[in-house]
Amino acid sequence: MALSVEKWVGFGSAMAGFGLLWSRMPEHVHEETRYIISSLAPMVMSYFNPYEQITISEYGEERFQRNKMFDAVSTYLTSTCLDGARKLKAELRHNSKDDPLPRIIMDEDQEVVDNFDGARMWWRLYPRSAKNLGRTVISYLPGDVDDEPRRYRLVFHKRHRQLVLDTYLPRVVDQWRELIAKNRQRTLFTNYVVDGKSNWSSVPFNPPAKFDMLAMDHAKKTEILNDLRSFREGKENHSKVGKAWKRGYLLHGPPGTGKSTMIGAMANFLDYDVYDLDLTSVKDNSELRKLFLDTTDKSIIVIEDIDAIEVELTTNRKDKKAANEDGNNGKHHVVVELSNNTEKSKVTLSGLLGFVDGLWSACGSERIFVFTTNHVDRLDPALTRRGRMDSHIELSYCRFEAFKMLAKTYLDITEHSQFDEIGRLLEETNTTPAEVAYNLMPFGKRDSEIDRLLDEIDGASADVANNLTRVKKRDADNCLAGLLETLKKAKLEYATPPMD
Ligand SMILES: Nc1ncnc2c1ncn2[C@@H]1O[C@H](COP(=O)(O)OP(=O)(O)OP(=O)(O)O)[C@@H](O)[C@H]1O
Ligand SMILES: [Mg+2]
Repeated sequence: MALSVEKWVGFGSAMAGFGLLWSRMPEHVHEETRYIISSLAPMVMSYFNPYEQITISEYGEERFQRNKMFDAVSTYLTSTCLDGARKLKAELRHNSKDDPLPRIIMDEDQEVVDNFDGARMWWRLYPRSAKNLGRTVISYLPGDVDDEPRRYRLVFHKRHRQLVLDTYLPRVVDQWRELIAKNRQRTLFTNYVVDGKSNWSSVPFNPPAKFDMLAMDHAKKTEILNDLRSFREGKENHSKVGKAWKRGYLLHGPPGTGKSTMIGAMANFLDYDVYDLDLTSVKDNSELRKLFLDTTDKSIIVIEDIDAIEVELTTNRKDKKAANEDGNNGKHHVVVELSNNTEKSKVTLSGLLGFVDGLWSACGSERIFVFTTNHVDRLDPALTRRGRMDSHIELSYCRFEAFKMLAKTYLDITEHSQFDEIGRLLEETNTTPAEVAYNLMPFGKRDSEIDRLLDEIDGASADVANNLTRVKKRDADNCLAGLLETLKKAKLEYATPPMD
């Protein structure tokens, strides 16, 4: 049967070709005859060919954005109609620990049949193919510029047209949505370049950080959590005031104060995916837009260490000034150097601003932008002004309150005889939470001892419990002694002026 569908579809194309040829018949065929025959061709074709088809391409008509219907069909076919398929592909997911079985999917050029409500549907996946050879096409697709993307073709009898449009395809989409909701895996995306084009690649993302582990001022933390909560529930508020549903956070502070950790905590709290954008791999503004359009709703788009990029920007502003003096109107303002150092990126500050709050940023919704920096004073005010970066969050050195949170997280203690002295030294030095956290990690010592104790658990469990408490206390004593040592050294360095 599959073969006969192929034949019918082929026959339809042949008839269409025939109609076209006929319409180009030489002059001596009467014009009226030509007209009648070419307009009859589709009717004849439809009379002989009882099948209709729908093509679902991997990318949308504009070739900017992925066609979600393609993903819906992939998921639907994988879960529903692989039984009759002979050519399959196997993939092992990244989180193969949780899901050790390979995922079996339909291979290209494979046809499968789905029976739905008494109707037969023939599906086939066509591979990417070359087309438009000989003319220049600007492509936003990965791969060759002249490629036609992969596509599914659905063939069905024409009497089932309404069933397909009203019931079958909506069901394919519903089933896809249900599966996505059930198997949702948070994802971390990062951009990479292949064949000179930027794309996102992804890995499953389960950041360990949670807000309650984050050592910082309690009131500030509560404020951030409330802000995120009201953003998540703010769909109506945003549309009421005509604002795109997005928010910008600027996280600033010295290295090791928890900026990246906070991004992980935000992703956990909101259950959003994270897009970690490496600007040094983006060729120009149009690639930046393309990357942006490929991001999904409910996501956090991160540009880390934006000051490192801004150093170039500052240089460029100087260049621009010098160029103005040279009379070339400062038109060249390249901001970042591509990581391969062979080519300059042409992403500009205005491109970046358009990405954050220009017209393009209004495409999609529920997106959070996070920029991090160690040097907030070096950033261009245009980038950081309120409205673009709605909230500026400073993460700073570890003081006593933050230390107590870390001691609770790492050592499970809320008090200790050393606390007072540690608190005093933390006020007198600028020690980062990362340094404190490092000192509070008992490392392998505790683990091996605990393993040994657990081996004994069958013998004398009450003793084991006591021993575990003892080990924990010993760890706390050791770790706090180590931290005191570090803080004392830091205080000495802090008090000693640097030598010339
Ligand atoms: N405020 C904090 N609360 C809890 N842990 C922290 C905090 N700050 C840092 N840490 C610990 O220190 C490590 C390094 O922190 P993180 O990478 O978040 O710092 P950062 O501010 O992003 O630094 P950089 O500016 O160098 O990127 C983290 O893995 C975490 O264990
Ligand atoms: Mg960081």
